[in-house]
Amino acid sequence: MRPELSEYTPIYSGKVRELYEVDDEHLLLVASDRISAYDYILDTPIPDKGRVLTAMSVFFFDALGVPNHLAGPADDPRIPEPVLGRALITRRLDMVPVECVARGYLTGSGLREYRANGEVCGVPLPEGLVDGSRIDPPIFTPATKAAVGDHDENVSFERVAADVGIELATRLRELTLGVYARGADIARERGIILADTKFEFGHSSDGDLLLADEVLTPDSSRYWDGRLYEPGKALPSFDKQIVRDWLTKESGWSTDAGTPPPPLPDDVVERTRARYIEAYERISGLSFADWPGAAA
Ligand SMILES: C[C@H](c1ccccc1)n1cc(-c2ncnc(N)c2C#N)cn1
Repeated sequence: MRPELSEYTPIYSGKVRELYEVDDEHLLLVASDRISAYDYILDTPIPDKGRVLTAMSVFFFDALGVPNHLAGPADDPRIPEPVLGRALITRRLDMVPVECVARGYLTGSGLREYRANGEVCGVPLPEGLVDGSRIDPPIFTPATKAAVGDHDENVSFERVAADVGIELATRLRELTLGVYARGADIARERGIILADTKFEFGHSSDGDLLLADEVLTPDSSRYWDGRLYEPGKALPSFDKQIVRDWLTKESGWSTDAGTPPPPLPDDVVERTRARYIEAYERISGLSFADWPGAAA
């Protein structure tokens, strides 16, 4: 008999995820079916998005072989029925207050910084780069965690070292770049580009530094279709472009409307659901049909 979710104490509610306390040593990390676009949480959920992204995290935690915060399997008996398949039992860590970002391609906030001063997080880059240019070797571009609703602030390695010490900052950079490289290799072998990603780390009660949070999901990373890749062309997000295109090209809404986006039509929802499942099945080589929990 699985426990009720109400037996656990909610301790954090994010845009698309929640965190609960299971006991002194364990947390329940829950991924919802909510989707965000243009800094809005859309009214329309994407069925099974939470389960797919949870499955991707578990695949990568297993594939990467890096010590991490997972404390049980996807069907752990401590996971309540309503969130089975989109929730994980984790060890409670002392989180390091740094968003550990790795970039193998120049876009987003990194591109804006580069265009302003030729570098990203204090790392100088070659001249002449454009949106989507490869950054080789990939770079560590940390950020400070923003308050809910704000954007994280890109900071330099030196700032991280000042905040957490040079030894831990160096370890965070090594781990971030190493895990990104491994994840990017796995994705590339399946025709998918992992342009950038964000990791979070924390210390266990034994003092071990562990990989935490979600790992290499489309919510914590930019995934592009390798078949469409061309530097200099605005690169569609593998998972969110269907929603973005419908919102900005068909719905009548616009990003400067000052109003929340409209609900999504069924076909956009279903095509987006299919994209998440396609990303998981292509990258993992596994069938989503075998993943725990009830199909939404
Ligand atoms: C922002 C992020 C979050 C993730 C998922 C849902 C809501 C928030 N978060 C993760 C922790 C955290 N704290 C202690 N131990 C841990 N193992 C973790 C993790 N992961 C704190 N915040």
